[in-house]
Amino acid sequence: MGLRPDEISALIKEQIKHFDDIIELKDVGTVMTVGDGVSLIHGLDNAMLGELLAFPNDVYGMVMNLDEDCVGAVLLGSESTIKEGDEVKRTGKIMEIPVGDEMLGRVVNPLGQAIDGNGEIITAHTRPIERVASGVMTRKSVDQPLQTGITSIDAIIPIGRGQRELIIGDRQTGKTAIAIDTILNQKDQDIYCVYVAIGQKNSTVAQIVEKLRKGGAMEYTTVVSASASELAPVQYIAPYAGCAIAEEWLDQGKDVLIVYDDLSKHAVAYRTVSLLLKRPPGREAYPGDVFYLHSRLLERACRLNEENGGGSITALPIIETQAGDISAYIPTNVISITDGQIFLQQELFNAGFRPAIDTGLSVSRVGSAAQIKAMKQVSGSLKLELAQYAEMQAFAQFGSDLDAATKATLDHGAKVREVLKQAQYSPRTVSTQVITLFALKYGFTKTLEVEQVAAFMDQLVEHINMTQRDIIDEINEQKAISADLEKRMKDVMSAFVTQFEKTQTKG
Ligand SMILES: Nc1ncnc2c1ncn2[C@@H]1O[C@H](COP(=O)(O)OP(=O)(O)OP(=O)(O)O)[C@@H](O)[C@H]1O
Repeated sequence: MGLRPDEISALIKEQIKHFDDIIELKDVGTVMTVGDGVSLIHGLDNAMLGELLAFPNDVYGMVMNLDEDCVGAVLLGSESTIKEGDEVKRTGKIMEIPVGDEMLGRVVNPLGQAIDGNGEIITAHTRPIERVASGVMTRKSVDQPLQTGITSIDAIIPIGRGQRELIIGDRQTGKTAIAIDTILNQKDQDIYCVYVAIGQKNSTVAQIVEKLRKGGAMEYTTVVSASASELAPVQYIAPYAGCAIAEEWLDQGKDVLIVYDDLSKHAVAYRTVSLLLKRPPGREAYPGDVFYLHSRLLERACRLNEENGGGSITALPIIETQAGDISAYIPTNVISITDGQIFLQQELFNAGFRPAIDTGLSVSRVGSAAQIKAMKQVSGSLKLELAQYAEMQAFAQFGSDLDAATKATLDHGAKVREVLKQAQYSPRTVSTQVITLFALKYGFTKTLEVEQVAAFMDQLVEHINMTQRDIIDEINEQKAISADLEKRMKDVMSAFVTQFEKTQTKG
């Protein structure tokens, strides 16, 4: 960093002049350079990493580099009013964001300011955006399901409260759709949600907020948005700010779901900031600590034990891949940090299999610990059946003469896939999922054509809802299928199959 001699002598003269009040001097610095959202400041010897600095005209900056002779800070506001020689004051605080129930239903920027036009948000508390994740002794294992309302996830890749499950896939494969459906499905579940949009178009965020509002989900949701037009440092702090909002509820013993959409753009924002701060670039020009960037964020998701309030933060980070390459730098990093991933495939999406979840590559390391017993009873063999189907389908393309067993496996596999197809914004209740998977497991779809399966399942669920409420109540209350319930369900279903077939032949 080349300093001009006259500048140095001016600074030294200034220091000598104020020799007596040297302590105060250390809390006020001078802007040496400013540009590209980054400023180098001389004279802030006591500045802390992550500390908020006050620039003139109400612009704030955050300390990111502590060098020998200067401090590097990123600006969280417009740099156009800041010039060389300006005074910069330490605030002694690290960046904080307002938190509390007042944030529900609101759309805010990563600084906690409302951007939904519904007035200022006044909260009783604020929280630092960075916090050390809860320790080992305060945690408990994940054993309570977080229902997404999407059958393929709840049945095959179940998510538990306190888990970190990555949603990964190419662009336009339905990643956001899964996250939004999950938020919509938390209605009346006593779960608060935080949706963090990083580097997205403002119009996309507006559409999502509208969907959430229409679905009644904004009542328990806060949206934190750092759009594509925001400065890189603002995008960089967005997920930490969202997490701080969630942690306030966590400490009150509540269950919270947080979606980071998406962390690829977050990594890019961090890369921009790091390169501007002249940190050495590493692989793909990301700085060396890019792994720590996401691990310290996702580690804040947890399930606390009873002594610590028993709350949880479930995190659904989203990562966008290029041409399905999950072995790229950022995707592998985040895969290694999370407790499983939901992998979305472009081919499946284009073939009309939506949500386009590749059940072979998707896993949940918490697994069936996060499922109710009834779901375990009906979904145990699904993953295997789908794998067998995929394998046999590949073979069946070559031969026309198939034996009966292969034909049956193929037919069943096709029907399983049919049941797992689900439109956007139509989350299914647990009882609906259990009933449909029960019908599949016990072969009530055997006599039907694949094309009839979707209609059959819809009508079956409606029929049970209208005439056999006790079955639904029992699934919801007992959360298991007893021998007696199994018999009753089989009776109802076999009667319904006959009735369904009759209406079909008539039609
Ligand atoms: N289950 C579904 N059924 C039908 N359409 C769907 C389904 N899921 C997503 N879509 C549609 O697919 C498109 C892409 O979805 P979405 O925006 O969620 O994908 P994305 O992967 O998050 O995209 P981006 O790369 O822009 O972030 C949208 O138009 C959405 O309506």
